[in-house]
Amino acid sequence: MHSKDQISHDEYQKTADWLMSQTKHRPQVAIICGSGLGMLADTLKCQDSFAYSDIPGFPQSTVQGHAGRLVFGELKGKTCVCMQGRFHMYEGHSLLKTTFPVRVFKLLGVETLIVTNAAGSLADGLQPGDIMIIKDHVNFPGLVGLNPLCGPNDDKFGPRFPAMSGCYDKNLRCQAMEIAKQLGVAGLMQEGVYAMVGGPNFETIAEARLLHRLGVDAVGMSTAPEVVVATHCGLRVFGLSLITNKVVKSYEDSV
Ligand SMILES: O=P(O)(O)O[C@H]1O[C@H](CO)[C@@H](O)[C@H]1O
Ligand code: HPA
Repeated sequence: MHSKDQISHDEYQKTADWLMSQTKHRPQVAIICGSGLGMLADTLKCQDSFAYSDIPGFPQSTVQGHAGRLVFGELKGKTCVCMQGRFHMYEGHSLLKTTFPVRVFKLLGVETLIVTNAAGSLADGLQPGDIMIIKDHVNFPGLVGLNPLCGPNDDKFGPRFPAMSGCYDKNLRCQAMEIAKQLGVAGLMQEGVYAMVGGPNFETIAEARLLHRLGVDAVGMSTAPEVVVATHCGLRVFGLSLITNKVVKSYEDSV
């Protein structure tokens, strides 16, 4: 990592202070809306919203389906902040920029991060339209050193060597499944393992087969860096993948 890519604690704090000066909301929960899932933010009550381009220090979204707005408001009695649009490594952002909002959320007093994404299914039981509760992830970029925690550690956020073994909170996963049963939608939901690949191209058939053999249930190009940074700074994490497509695993099925 180049030193020019480093972000000081003061820079995160300045963004958090600016936001707190612009809104009275003090969120307990932050939600990152994945591709095509930004309409969740529109359901917040008593909204204050900010274009990313107006927020000091914030990166800019460049991907279709990611509006580029931070929305504060009330959702079912909880004060929330929603990212309508996230940042991806393949857009050319450094991983620290990609995860910049997560540390800002921590400084705003957020305790729980909900990550959502659009993902391709590798598991036979996961169909387009199903929702996967993320049980764990394989951070492929992270495994080869493309990790937002590379570089000097900021001890004010967390330790040098954070554990990731329980990064998707078990209680929240169980609660989600219970609520899905009560709502009669448990048939659309199951737990699984998400893998992040760098993108922006979709997988070759050989890559899809490799992921499947490794035990990956759904694949996408986001989420893992956000979860790593959130876990490092002590946020509780819950994650959902909306399955948008089946990944082609067979040469017979390819076009
Ligand atoms: O992960 P989100 O942001 O939902 O987006 C997913 O959808 C895009 C591909 O269609 C990729 O960016 C992939 O990561
Ligand atoms: N592969 C990678 N990322 C994705 C996919 C996929 O099939 N679908 C949505 N995001």
